[in-house]
Amino acid sequence: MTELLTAAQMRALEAAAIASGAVTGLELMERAWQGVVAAIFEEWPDFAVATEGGAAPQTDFYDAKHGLPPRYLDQDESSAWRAVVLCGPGNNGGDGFVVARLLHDVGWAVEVYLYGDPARLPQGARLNYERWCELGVVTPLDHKSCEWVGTPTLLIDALFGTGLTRALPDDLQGIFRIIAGLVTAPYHPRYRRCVAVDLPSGIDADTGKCWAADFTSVIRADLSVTFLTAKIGHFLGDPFSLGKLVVKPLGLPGEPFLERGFHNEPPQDRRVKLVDQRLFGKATPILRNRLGKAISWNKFDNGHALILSGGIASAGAARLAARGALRIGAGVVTVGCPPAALMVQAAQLTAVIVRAVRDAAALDAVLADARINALCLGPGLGLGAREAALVATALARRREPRATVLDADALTLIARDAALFDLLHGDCVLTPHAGEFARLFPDLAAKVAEPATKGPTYSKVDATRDAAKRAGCVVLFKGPDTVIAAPDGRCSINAALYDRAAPWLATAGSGDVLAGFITGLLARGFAPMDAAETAAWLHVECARSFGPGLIAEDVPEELPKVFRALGL
Ligand SMILES: NC(=O)C1=CN([C@@H]2O[C@H](COP(=O)(O)OP(=O)(O)OC[C@H]3O[C@@H](n4cnc5c(N)ncnc54)[C@H](O)[C@@H]3O)[C@@H](O)[C@H]2O)[C@@H](O)CC1
Ligand SMILES: [K+]
Repeated sequence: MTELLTAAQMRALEAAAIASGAVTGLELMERAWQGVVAAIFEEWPDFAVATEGGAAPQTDFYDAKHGLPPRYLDQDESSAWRAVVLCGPGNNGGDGFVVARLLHDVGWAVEVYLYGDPARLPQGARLNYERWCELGVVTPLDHKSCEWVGTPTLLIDALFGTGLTRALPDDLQGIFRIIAGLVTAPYHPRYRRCVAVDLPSGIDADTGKCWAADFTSVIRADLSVTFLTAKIGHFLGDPFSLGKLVVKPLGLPGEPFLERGFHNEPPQDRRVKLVDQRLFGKATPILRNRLGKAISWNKFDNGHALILSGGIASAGAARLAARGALRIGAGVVTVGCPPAALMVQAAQLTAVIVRAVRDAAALDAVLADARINALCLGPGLGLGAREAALVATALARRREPRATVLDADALTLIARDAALFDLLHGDCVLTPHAGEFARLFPDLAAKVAEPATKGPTYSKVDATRDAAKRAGCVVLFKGPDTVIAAPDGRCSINAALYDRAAPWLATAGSGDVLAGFITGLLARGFAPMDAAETAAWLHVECARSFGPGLIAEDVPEELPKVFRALGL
């Protein structure tokens, strides 16, 4: 898995690299802008040849004395393309000045605006500001000048990056809103592109929260180019503001540390990983083998999962979970249902065993079979006294704790009853969506929802970590940015975003399949955190592999294809 960094971790790595003498701050800035420009030209190859028939830059028309706008050329008027670079008061702005220089060198008409006092720019940024001043003017960015930004072919947002740590002042929010409105106006849709250096200004790199009043004040990017590795905030909040995310290397010594972990490892509870295909890479042969190969030819050695079903009307949810558990490799799957639903389930299920589980006493008797090593309660279960007693019985057997997934109705039941919540143990996995999370952990959900007004802000990552500690088990907080945390502080994000976006996965019953996937992996002997991460990743892969039109039933059926593609 890939490490995601906080702004402080990024700064520490940068400082360590500079202190080691391997690289200077200026070199880092140069590598950053090279990365930005390379990403722009890779994304829009036409932009690299703006010199053809291009006209001279028009930035020297800015009349600072009289406060007149720079006269710019539009592609309607000339073949020279117009770029506007918005620079801020820190090193993000420093990156902007150099990007401006390079675009100028390849023939763009470039205008540069600066928010802040040039005399107070940090050293590297100041140097690059001065270099730009040899080529063109810098217009102070204020309420008046921001109107002149217009609708450039290319807008570079280099106002704030990882250094934004407090709410934007009102004047700046107003400026942002005006520019965001201008660049989203429906002119020149073919060519108007916005590129964010590191991340769109206004978004907190650690939490994805917005330091402006709301995300409408953020200048939405078509492309965000970050360095070394993505930051946590790239995957939380409103990722749609970021457009496409591209990560460019900085050439730091030992940069591959990101695959192995840090040299000076920060404590577990400060690290966040992105769940990715490396789960199945060379580094984790055990995981790969466990998924790909049967542990033994005896089906019971591959685990026996018991999924508890609700009554006739809601019995389908447990079937979806059962199908997921079976496809992901549990040796045996049983659906336990109320006697009244027995015929319905038996008529629908073939490879899955069906048993009547009338009440808690019946469940207790079923659980005497020690081969049943993973349970799933929640999908379509119901919210009555019988169901609450089933949850209590499943959780209470702590002398022989079974890996247990609690989803949907089971989450509502434990949210209602503190005594049930107290029964949670370390072999449980909770899989709440936002509404269920708010029922279970209302205080944590309220903190996540708080707008960013003063730092440090509190994110979905923080909330999931705190929830896992409180519950004493793994919590998987669903969404396009699914966060998974363990009570010991381990935390990862499974993102269905950017090139992994699969919005069609938001379909009725897909959560039931996910619960089944986790249960199946637990039955196969995966530890709860591994099971949650692997299941979440495969769930998205199935959706991507199937494509639009997907319904929940398709998700487990796509698994064999996904496994084959992974070479399992
Ligand atoms: N850390 C690294 O390794 C690298 C950083 N680089 C660039 O440097 C950026 C980080 O630079 P900085 O740490 O200077 O941070 P930024 O450039 O993001 O912003 C810091 C500046 O913004 C001001 N500021 C913060 N919050 C504000 C608010 N609410 N209203 C008004 N002003 C506010 C600060 O006083 C400071 O002047 C990265 O995003 C990236 O673009 C790259 O050049 C290369 C490598
Ligand atoms: K930015």
